[in-house]
Amino acid sequence: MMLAVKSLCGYYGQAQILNDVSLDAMQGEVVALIGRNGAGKSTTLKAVIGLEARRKGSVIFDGCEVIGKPTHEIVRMGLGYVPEERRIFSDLTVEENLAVGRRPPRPYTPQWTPETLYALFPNLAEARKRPGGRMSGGEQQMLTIARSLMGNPMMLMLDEPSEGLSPKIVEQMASAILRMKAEGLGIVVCEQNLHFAKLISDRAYIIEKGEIRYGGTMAELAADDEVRNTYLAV
Ligand SMILES: Nc1ncnc2c1ncn2[C@@H]1O[C@H](COP(=O)(O)OP(=O)(O)OP(=O)(O)O)[C@@H](O)[C@H]1O
Repeated sequence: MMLAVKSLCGYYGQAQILNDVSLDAMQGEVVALIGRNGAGKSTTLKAVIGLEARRKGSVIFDGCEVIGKPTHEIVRMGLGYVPEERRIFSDLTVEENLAVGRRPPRPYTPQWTPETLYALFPNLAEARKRPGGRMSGGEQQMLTIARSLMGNPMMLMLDEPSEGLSPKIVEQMASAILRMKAEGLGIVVCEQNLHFAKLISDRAYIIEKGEIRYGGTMAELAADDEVRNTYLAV
């Protein structure tokens, strides 16, 4: 396992938000963390990467316990994180935004260059001289992901990459994620959108009220009406 989360608890102040969350992900697999608004998806990713939520439990990444490490160190070890809000530099051009994310390659890990990223996200190729702030929301989301890939991560955590995107851009995002996986990248993705999760994921966990209620393959989840109706019906 590339990432193994065991009995992770997360707190905001006195409030316990995550209760014994356990999940894992391998290299080259896409794992979805699915749940309704407020279920604890974002908090789980933040607790894994060491942002905001106070946490307890175990997070083993690439064989090392990272629960006590600061975020920048975990990212440097090769765990990339793309938050829900798009964090681009709006005054920098697309290619300058990519340059900011560049880190040396690591062994046994997919390596990315601006050219391979432009092939992954053709919209960015057309806009490489444009300031990030003048891109559409979907393009900014792509740029955020591409900039993380410039760090040549071993694994990437994406917080709701399909949120607020038009159907056409959602399709492009799904195919980019599948190509990232084909390169051997492991991906953990938070989603409320079951349709999008189905397009990209091998396995899924369902989280509700800060607890993991289900784990299985995407095919098992698709066949399980009861679980879907209990946890995911709107
Ligand atoms: N900074 C914070 N301080 C206090 N409580 C918070 C904070 N951020 C989130 N929460 C609470 O933690 C719970 C889980 O929120 P979280 O953002 O992880 O949910 P989510 O499943 O990612 O949903 P969303 O899709 O809305 O982001 C919610 O009840 C939320 O109100």
